[in-house]
Amino acid sequence: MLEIENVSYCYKAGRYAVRDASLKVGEGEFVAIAGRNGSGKTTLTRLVMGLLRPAAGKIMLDGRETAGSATAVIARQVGYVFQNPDRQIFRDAVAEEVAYGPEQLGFSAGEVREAVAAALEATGLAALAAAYPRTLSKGQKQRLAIASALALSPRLLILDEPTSGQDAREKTALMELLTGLNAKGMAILLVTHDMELLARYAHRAVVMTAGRVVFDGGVRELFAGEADVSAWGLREPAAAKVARGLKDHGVMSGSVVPEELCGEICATRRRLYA
Ligand SMILES: Nc1ncnc2c1ncn2[C@@H]1O[C@H](COP(=O)(O)OP(=O)(O)OP(=O)(O)O)[C@@H](O)[C@H]1O
Repeated sequence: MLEIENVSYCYKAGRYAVRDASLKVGEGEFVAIAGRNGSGKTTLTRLVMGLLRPAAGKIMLDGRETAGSATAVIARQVGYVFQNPDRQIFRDAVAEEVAYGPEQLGFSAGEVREAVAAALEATGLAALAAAYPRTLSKGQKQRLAIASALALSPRLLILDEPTSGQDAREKTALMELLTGLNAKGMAILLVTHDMELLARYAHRAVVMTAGRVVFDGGVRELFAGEADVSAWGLREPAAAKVARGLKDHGVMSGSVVPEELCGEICATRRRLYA
């Protein structure tokens, strides 16, 4: 549904923040974008949302170029959650905040009520509908930003570093929420520095370096040992290290996805000691 074709963007003349980048996200995919600081991840997502305009190349949603589309129109297809949720929260109650988008797009009062109720339900915020957003935890604010996006029923949700500054419990809850949305058919494009989350939840990984897409493929391929991930500023996830250690010792060739690796180790153990 999203196609980015040879897109470039410079904030300052001659200095590329995104350079000839191409990327596709299909219906219902869960894709993570990684890369060191300043590699162009946020710029690329802002280009998709129409917050910036490409200097070259094109961006298409469902085969239609987005150049010239208002950001409000793009927001009906693509939800966007900023790195810092405080930047997108400005009303005095959680439900009012979620209602903002549908109101701006001219939904009827009944449609706004329905959209808000469904979005709060989906994000587990129904009990906080009347709460003052500034009193929420970082994780709850992040959920509020997601609820605001969901109220417009997008088919793709882009999140820029949504788990930064959150504890392990909040991170897991957020990722479970995204996994649930993805299971219902929503495509997810997640910008993250967290390789544990990437290995565990994403189906595909895209790596950017100096504005360019240097890897686009499966999470297993990314950490299979062929690519020099440290040169791209990525830390190998724990499961990948364990899988490589097992392979080096000739025991087995394991998955880099923690749950799968556990299953494989148990199966190998059963086979060896049967
Ligand atoms: N508003 C801006 N004005 C000028 N240069 C900018 C601006 N925003 C980003 N840049 C530059 O564009 C390049 C890409 O930045 P971008 O924020 O897209 O990278 P990123 O991969 O998202 O980084 P991070 O992981 O730190 O969020 C960097 O060199 C950055 O300094």
